[in-house]
Order: sequence, then structure tokens, then C-alpha cells
Amino acid sequence: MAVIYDRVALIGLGLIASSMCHAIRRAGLAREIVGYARSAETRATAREIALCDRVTETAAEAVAEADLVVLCVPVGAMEAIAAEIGPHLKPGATLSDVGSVKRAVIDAVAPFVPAGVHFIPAHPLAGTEHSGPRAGFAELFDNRFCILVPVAGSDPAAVARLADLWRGIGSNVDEMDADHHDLVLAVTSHTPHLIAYTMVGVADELRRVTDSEVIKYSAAGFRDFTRIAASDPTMWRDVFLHNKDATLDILGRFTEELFALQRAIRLGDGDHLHAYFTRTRSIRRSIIEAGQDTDEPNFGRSKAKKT
Ligand SMILES: NC(=O)c1ccc[n+]([C@@H]2O[C@H](COP(=O)([O-])OP(=O)(O)OC[C@H]3O[C@@H](n4cnc5c(N)ncnc54)[C@H](O)[C@@H]3O)[C@@H](O)[C@H]2O)c1
Ligand SMILES: O=C(O)C(=O)C[C@]1(C(=O)O)C=C[C@@H](O)C=C1
Repeated sequence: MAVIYDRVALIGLGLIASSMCHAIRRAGLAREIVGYARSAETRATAREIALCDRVTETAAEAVAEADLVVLCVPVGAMEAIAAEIGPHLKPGATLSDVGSVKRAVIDAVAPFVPAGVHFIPAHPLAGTEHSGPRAGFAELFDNRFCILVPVAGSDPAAVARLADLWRGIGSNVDEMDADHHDLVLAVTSHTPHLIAYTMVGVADELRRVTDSEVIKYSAAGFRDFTRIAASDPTMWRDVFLHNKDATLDILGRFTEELFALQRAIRLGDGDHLHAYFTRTRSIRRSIIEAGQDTDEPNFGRSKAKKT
């Protein structure tokens, strides 16, 4: 594949940046990848594993002469890093990010984007519970969506170029408005993470009572919760602090449904439970039929009906 950006600078060398490094290299989409990380330890690791072509000591040095700069730090750290690099961005360059929340990142970063720099926020819908520069792998974005959230007046050619990069590293690309993005993600990612954190917390409380039975007999469903609940605490603290309204809205709806199910159990209302579970089962099946579940053995291969 052809080079899309001569020089790409990645700020924050964690799971997402390191995966971008591997994936951009795999597809040959940049002539040079420059990385910057705040901690000396992360910079040393990145150099040791030759993650990027060059690791710089400052963010300003990393972005100088870069054609694409991607902020890969937690959402709450975006403003400070934008303020630091703003004056050093090259005219005509594209500034993007991978934050899990979009409205708060746009509000925090936009004031520091100089005229002549294209600011195009983005969010790859792919991740794992691991973090840091060793966690990345080239296949992370394969068959996943990357949502681009162009701001008012974005240059269509710059948006198309960034979309080409994400397609080149395996993603499907969609565009969305920031507020809509934050609501959709509150449903599909943020609130589910909060529920997983809560359930694992409840089990942890129980463990003190039942002396490790929870761990010993943990079944697949709970194990999946523990994987999600092992995700980075800083990243998730920032997600909830910066997508407050949408998360509280969805959490309110969740609690109402939970109380309705709790009531059905108390009243022995099997019809209510059966009807509810039938509806939710059909949702899972439609996701698989649409070929969106990469954990499903038939993903991307068939639309075979399951019984
Ligand atoms: N992990 C996921 O599943 C996932 C998926 C999609 C998007 N994201 C988003 O991508 C971004 C990065 O997440 P990640 O999973 O790669 O995290 P990570 O913890 O693996 O890496 C984050 C990097 O940012 C650096 N950092 C932290 N605070 C900083 C600060 N104040 N100033 C400068 N650097 C700082 C860390 O040292 C680290 O290098 C986040 O905004 C997150 O919301 C994460
Ligand atoms: O698979 C996981 O570990 C994830 O949680 C990834 C996940 C998600 O909720 O799907 C988490 C946060 C992101 O912003 C995007 C993707």
C-alpha cells in the first residue's frame, strides 16, 4: 500500500498508539513514525522494542514537521498536551486523537489548534484490557470501526486522507456527530464497563464472606466481567468524568429496567422474565448475523442461522 503521511507522530505510547505503530508499519502507510511518552520508563521501553522509528524527549519535538499527529493519551490529559504541542504543529498538518469520548475532547483541544491545521477527532472501537507500549498488536483494528468526528469546517480532503489511513490499518470508517457518538458509546461501551466494574466489586465483597468460592467457581460470564474490569483505571475514570450526561442517562434507564426485573423475580412473574430474555437474545443474534461480532467463530465468514 502507498504512503499516506510522510511523518506520523503518536503522543502517548500505550495500547492504542503501539497498535497503530505496528499496523501502520504492516501496511507501509508512513515513511517515519515518531513517538513521545511522558514517562522516561515508557520511552525506554519503546526504544528497547523499536516500537517507532524515533522516540523524542518532548512532545514538541515529536510533532515538529509531522504530517499527522495523533493524541493517544487518556481523555483527561488531552487539553494539557494540546496546549503543549499547539504552537509546534506544522501548517497543513492533521491533528487527531483516539479518545473514547468526543465532545469533551473537542472542547478541550480545539482552542489550541492553530489556523491551517486540520483537527479531525477519531475513535477506534477496538481495545483490550491491557495497556502500555508492549500491549499493542497490528491486528487490533482489523474489521473494527473507527468513527471520525469532523468538526465544523473540516477540510473534506484531510478527512478523506485520515479515513484512508484507518482503512489501511484494517478498520471500517464511519462519521458521526460528537454528541451522538458520546450517547452511542455510553450505551455500547461506557455503561457496560461500569456494570462490569460493579459486578466484580460485588463479587469481591462476597469473597470476603465465602472465602474465595467466587473465584474458584467463576463461570464464563463472570470471567468476561473480570476481563473488562481489569481495564486501565485512569482511562476509565476519565471516560466517566468526561461523558457524564450520556452515561448518567443510560445508567438511569439501566436501573429502571433492573428494578423491573427484580420485581418480576420477587413476584414470580416468569412471563415477564421469559419475554425480556427472548427480546435480548434476538439482539445478540442480529449482531452476529450482521457480521459484527469478531469473537464469534463464524465472524465474517457466513450468515449461517444459529438455532
Ligand atoms: N484501551 C482501549 O480499549 C481503548 C480503545 C479505544 C480508544 N481508547 C482511548 O485511547 C486513549 C489511550 O488509551 P490506551 O488504552 O492506549 O491507554 P494506555 O494506558 O495504554 O496508554 C496511555 C498513554 O498515555 C500516557 N499518559 C497518561 N497520562 C498522561 C498525561 N497526563 N500526559 C501525557 N501522557 C499521559 C501514558 O503514559 C501512556 O503512554 C484513551 O484516550 C482511551 O480513551 C482506548
Ligand atoms: O474489548 C475491550 O477490552 C474494550 O472494552 C474495547 C472498547 C469497547 O468498549 O468496546 C473500550 C473502549 C473504547 O473506547 C473502545 C473499545
